[in-house]
Amino acid sequence: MGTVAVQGLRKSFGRVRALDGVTLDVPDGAFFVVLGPSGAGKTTTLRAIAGLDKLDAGSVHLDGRDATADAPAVRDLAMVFQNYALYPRHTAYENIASPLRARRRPAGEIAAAVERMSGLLHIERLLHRRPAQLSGGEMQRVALARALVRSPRAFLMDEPLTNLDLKLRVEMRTELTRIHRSLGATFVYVTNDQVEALSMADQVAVLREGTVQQVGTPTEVYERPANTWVAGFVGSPPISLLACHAEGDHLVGAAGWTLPRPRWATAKDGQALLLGLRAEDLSVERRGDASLPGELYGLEPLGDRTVVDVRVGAEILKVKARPTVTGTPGEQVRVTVDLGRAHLFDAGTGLSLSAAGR
Ligand SMILES: Nc1ncnc2c1ncn2[C@@H]1O[C@H](COP(=O)(O)OP(=O)(O)OP(=O)(O)O)[C@@H](O)[C@H]1O
Repeated sequence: MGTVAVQGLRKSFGRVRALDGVTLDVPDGAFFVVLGPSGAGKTTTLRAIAGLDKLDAGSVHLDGRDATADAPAVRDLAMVFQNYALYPRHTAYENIASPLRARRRPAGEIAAAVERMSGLLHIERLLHRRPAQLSGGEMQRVALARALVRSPRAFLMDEPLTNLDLKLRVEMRTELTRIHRSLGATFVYVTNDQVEALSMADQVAVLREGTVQQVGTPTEVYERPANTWVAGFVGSPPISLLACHAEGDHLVGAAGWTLPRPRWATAKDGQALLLGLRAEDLSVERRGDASLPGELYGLEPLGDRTVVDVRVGAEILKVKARPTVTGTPGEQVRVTVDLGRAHLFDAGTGLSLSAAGR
């Protein structure tokens, strides 16, 4: 078993409120990602679960038992940090074996555990080498194997892939997902990288300024963001938000445009709204009835696609287009909108008006 539940966590450092009532439920065996920008309180949340800091308020339950007052050592959790130095004089094998040796596990058990973990991380051939004979990425794999070789109640991981180059990070995302599946262990994984969160998590908790904005599957968080902040934080390029209001059968933009009002748009006539449009749900090629007039503002070629910026009144729409798209800034264009996939928010509260009904 490895359930982790925290309730109403509060923690201030002097005048900084790092956690302002964080409640999370991590099911046994989940790959649970806590996603948020720098300073959101992610590390503080992990440290609270591990029992490393005294809390101002709140509780931590492990496997259903109140562990709030337990010392870190008896919580049976393994913390994996972004910087984990290897012992330079020891071989990779000895490094990986060290946590089990420290616990005086039998030699046969240690050998089997090292073999299994090095197989999962594809480092069998490196076991006799010392850290100085390994590349950075290989060292990181050995370090990860050393962290994962134990079988604690749950693994708490604080941005463990941050120091890797992009290619290796992408590879390790796949590896970690595979390792998680094969270990069947509970992972609580902290990151500020939304791609990491969306690609690896079963469940994502989005954290901002010490408060949980939304918890859901990656699809739920991306497709049905609870508010404008989550909508803007998750997704690249960021979602475009256009000021508008509903008027009978139409949405009317502050910039003067009109679009047919989608069936799910339950807003009151005149209510100040923000229409959220993701770049992939827009097109500069004419395809449908719903479209917005604009002016081409800029092109950002990204290899496999080009992001086209279109100015609509005072607002910029980001449109994902084919890499072959061409255009000249200042050119008049129309942006076709897939309204079935659009999002609507209350402009005052920022809360979604469409998330529940979709
Ligand atoms: N020991 C400390 N003393 C003072 N302030 C702290 C301490 N630890 C954290 N904070 C503050 O608490 C807030 C939350 O910090 P935390 O490290 O949990 O954020 P984070 O989401 O993990 O950020 P990052 O992604 O940058 O690691 C920040 O404003 C931070 O400056």
